[in-house]
Amino acid sequence: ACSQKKARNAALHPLWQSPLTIPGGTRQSPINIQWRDSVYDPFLKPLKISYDPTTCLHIWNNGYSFLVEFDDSTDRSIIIGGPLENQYRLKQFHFHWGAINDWGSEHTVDSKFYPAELHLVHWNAVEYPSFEDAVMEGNGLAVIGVFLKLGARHEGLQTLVDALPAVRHKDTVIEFDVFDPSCLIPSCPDYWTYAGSLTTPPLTESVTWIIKKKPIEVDEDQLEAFRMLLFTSDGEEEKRMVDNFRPLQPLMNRTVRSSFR
Ligand SMILES: Cc1ccn(O)c(=O)c1
Ligand SMILES: [Zn+2]
Repeated sequence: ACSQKKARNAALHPLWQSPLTIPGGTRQSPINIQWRDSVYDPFLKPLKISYDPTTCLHIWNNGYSFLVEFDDSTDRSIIIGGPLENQYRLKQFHFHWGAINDWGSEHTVDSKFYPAELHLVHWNAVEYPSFEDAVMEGNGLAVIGVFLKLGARHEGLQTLVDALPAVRHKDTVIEFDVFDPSCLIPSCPDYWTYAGSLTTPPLTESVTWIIKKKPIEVDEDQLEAFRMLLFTSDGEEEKRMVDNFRPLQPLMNRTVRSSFR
């Protein structure tokens, strides 16, 4: 069995070879969201999102996903309200996806995977001097998760998809200087929220997750565009960037709250 685990482990992207869990972790992500076990919290506020499209900087293939990064030196792109005590600044967004449409998301709903999941990463610039500091604090980060499902072509996403061939290899960057990521967030206000962690190293337990109930629709060509990216650098043997999601983690002593009945 242990040799099987070693073999399975070797098949994982280097990022996910052991240790898959961190010792002593009590609030790890992602998790399965069991709809019927989530608890409606009438005190949860609506989430307020205000992004300035000109804070968009570039797209970067970091060898695990592609990040769209923002100028986070001021409070021009922020979220506030929802489960949050204060406002959080947008730093970057990225996606997780599968090799095929049957899986790819990090979170699941009633054990159902979506083909992909968007993460908009924000940090608490009210209490901490930098993103790197906030990553180490229990209330340091707030990540909005949006599920992607197969359906109609998403026009807002297409401008991003058109730029992906330029960042096919790890450590390539392309300027991307006007984009409003709120076009990727469903207008339905409903969300679940729980206390969790980063899903890539350092896996720190610093994330207030805000998972939108409604998915956005993208079409097959747009998902295929994600799958033609590479984990590998130019000149290395090509490895397609697919299945870049972390396995589900135990809920342990946590309750998922919903903003809706
Ligand atoms: C900060 C960070 C890093 C990786 N991932 O997947 C996240 O969702 C957030
Ligand atoms: Zn993520």
